[in-house]
Amino acid sequence: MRSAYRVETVRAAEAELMARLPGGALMQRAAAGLAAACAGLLGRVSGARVVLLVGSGDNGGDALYAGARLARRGAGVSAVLLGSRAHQGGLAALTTAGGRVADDPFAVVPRADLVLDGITGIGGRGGLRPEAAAVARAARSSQAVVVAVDLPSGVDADTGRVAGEAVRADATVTFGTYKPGLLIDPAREYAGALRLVDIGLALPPVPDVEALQHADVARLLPVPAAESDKYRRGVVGVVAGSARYPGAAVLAVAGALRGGAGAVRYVGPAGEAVLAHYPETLVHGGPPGKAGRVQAWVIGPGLGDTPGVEEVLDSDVPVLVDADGLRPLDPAAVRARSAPTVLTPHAGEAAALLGVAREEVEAARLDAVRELAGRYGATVLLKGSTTLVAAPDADVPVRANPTGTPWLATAGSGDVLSGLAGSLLAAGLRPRDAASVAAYLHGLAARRASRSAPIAAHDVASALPGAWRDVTG
Ligand SMILES: NC(=O)C1=CN([C@@H]2O[C@H](COP(=O)(O)OP(=O)(O)OC[C@H]3O[C@@H](n4cnc5c(N)ncnc54)[C@H](OP(=O)(O)O)[C@@H]3O)[C@@H](O)[C@H]2O)[C@@H](O)CC1
Ligand SMILES: [K+]
Repeated sequence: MRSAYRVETVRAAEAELMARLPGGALMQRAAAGLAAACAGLLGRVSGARVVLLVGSGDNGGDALYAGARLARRGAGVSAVLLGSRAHQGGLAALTTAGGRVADDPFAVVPRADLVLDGITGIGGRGGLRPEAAAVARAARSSQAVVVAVDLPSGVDADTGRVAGEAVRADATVTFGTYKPGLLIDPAREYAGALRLVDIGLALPPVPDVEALQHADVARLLPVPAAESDKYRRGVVGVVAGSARYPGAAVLAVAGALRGGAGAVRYVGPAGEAVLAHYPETLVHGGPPGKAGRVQAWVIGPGLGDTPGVEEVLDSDVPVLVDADGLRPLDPAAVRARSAPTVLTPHAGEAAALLGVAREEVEAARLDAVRELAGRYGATVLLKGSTTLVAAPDADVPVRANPTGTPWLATAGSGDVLSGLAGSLLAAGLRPRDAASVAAYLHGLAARRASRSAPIAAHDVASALPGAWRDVTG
């Protein structure tokens, strides 16, 4: 599990540790880890051209000390000073090691092998200032590997917001713990590959944000026991599709069949289309209440105006509401339920539920998902390139999904996801686990199916068993 803590918590842990260590020890730990990561990326340090972008604070100090270490190993290191001041100890260490201060950033950055971004870290506010922004752009358009120190400068550590310009890094070396912004878009995509350097911070047991990894997902996946039959493995009911959108029903069932439930019960007008693709589905043409027992419901994909949401919400089993099912959703009705509810909006649907503009949700995804989960008393999965899952209880960490790919932005892929998550719910996973495990497998399946080429939603569904094996294998 990757854990991320807000700046306030990081600062408190830093102060507590600094009080017990000699002055400067933490920065030396950070710089040593940073220099080692840069050496790894460079391959050969001796003779390499390294440019440090140095801001006013300790983030610049880290870059300067790391630069000094690389200079001692034979790299040619230049520092571009972009702040109102520069870390004096770091500057002295760099010059003593043979590094120099560059007068003209645009003379050194285009020729660099590696650019180290130490403009701002957790003390940065807002996007880059104009001078820093111009240098960051030059770094991006050069051939250099761009490595961010702690965070890409210009991104918000706590929320993942990017207000203005920010450094686009190939890799980010972060200290002590991940920060929420490193796991959440839009900031996440500025960070590149993440590397964590342990500097000995003692952090509280519960993080603010976390990201599952293969081993976590493997532990959560349902495994049928020898005595399991299809009913004991769970039956998921899917209320989806309409005369106009029969395909949504087929795709939701496709996801549900790969999610670990023992059987999928389809309820709605697209039974023929569903059976043509998946003869193993139990099809029911009447209302959900008459369809027979299920352990979880999925309602919404391609539903159009077909009624049924209220009836399904009246049931005493977990319910996942997606797409068209989200439109008529009343917070009081959801909060009054006796069993858990999972909502799976994309940014537009989340904006409609919150009564704000879509852009507002996209810029502040963490706030939006928490607000929705609190308002509805539900687990909320907010779709996006880093899908977020929030529990109704604000003290429970939000999960950020690390496996997403832009190729998943294709019609019908959300239908597969809701079927999959509903199936995991029926198989007994807790709502937050079902939603975050589904997002993880769905992203992985898309990557498997795509391998950098366009894919259709049914390709994602077909790749789910392979993704499952990747995780458990
Ligand atoms: N926590 C830990 O455990 C450890 C932390 N460590 C390191 O310390 C870092 C935090 O250092 P920090 O507190 O000095 O803040 P930091 O991010 O360097 O910048 C603050 C200064 O930048 C400026 N500035 C602000 N906004 C700006 C903008 N948009 N664009 C341009 N400039 C901007 C502003 O100064 P101004 O120029 O306004 O005078 C402000 O004062 C942390 O990220 C990690 O790298 C490690 O060494 C060891 C362990
Ligand atoms: K930085």
